[in-house]
Amino acid sequence: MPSPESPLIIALDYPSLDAALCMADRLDPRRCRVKVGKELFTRSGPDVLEALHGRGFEVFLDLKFHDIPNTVAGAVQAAAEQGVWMVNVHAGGGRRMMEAASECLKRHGLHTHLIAVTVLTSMERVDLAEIGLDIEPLEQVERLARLAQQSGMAGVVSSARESARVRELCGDDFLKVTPGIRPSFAGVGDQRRVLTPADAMAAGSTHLVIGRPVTQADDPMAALEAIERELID
Ligand SMILES: O=c1ccn([C@@H]2O[C@H](COP(=O)(O)O)[C@@H](O)[C@H]2O)c(=O)[nH]1
Repeated sequence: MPSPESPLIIALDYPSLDAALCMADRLDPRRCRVKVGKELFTRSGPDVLEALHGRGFEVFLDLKFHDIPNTVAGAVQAAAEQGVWMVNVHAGGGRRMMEAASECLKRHGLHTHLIAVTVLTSMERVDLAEIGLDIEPLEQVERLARLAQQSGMAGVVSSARESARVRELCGDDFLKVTPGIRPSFAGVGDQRRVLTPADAMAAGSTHLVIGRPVTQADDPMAALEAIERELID
């Protein structure tokens, strides 16, 4: 199956394999990718990857590895050997951790996209201050995006509000994977740095991660189609 041209990645944040596959069976792997995160993977393990690959989906395994370099390199290798399209680490784990993960993939000839999380989209300035960073999220995203690129990452996770600046700093080819996407019809919930799908693309995001606005909608397919229409208009 060819890679979808769509930038959409649907977050399958469900508490069971059955619930996740029920949603996946309503999606079209030619029109979007899917994301498996901590809740689903902790419950279902690698079976979910096999099931989604069997249905033709490219999968972003969003486990945000953050540990010592040797441990993260091994985890990233394990993910890539299971055929995932994308996997991520926390840029906060530092240069040596990211380099170890990137070099491990290269050494084993694995071509999974390896990206790094900068500042979670649920965080704003006040949250950073509480962990000792008295700066705007944008400043920390800039710092970590530069470090991630120097350390061999193919891109970063940030909010779409920072995509234009990340593009200026790191170039067009550097992936800008942005959760915190909120179409006008969806509630913000626990997210803080949000943007609409169209504004995110205009800002330079390369991929849009969308969960609850689709998965918790009364009619998920209608919500997805509304987002697709917004991106075409
Ligand atoms: O900074 C980040 C990193 C990851 N996420 C993940 O993306 C989805 C967003 O889901 P919504 O329901 O659209 O809010 C979710 O799986 C998060 O774990 C993020 O939101 N922010």
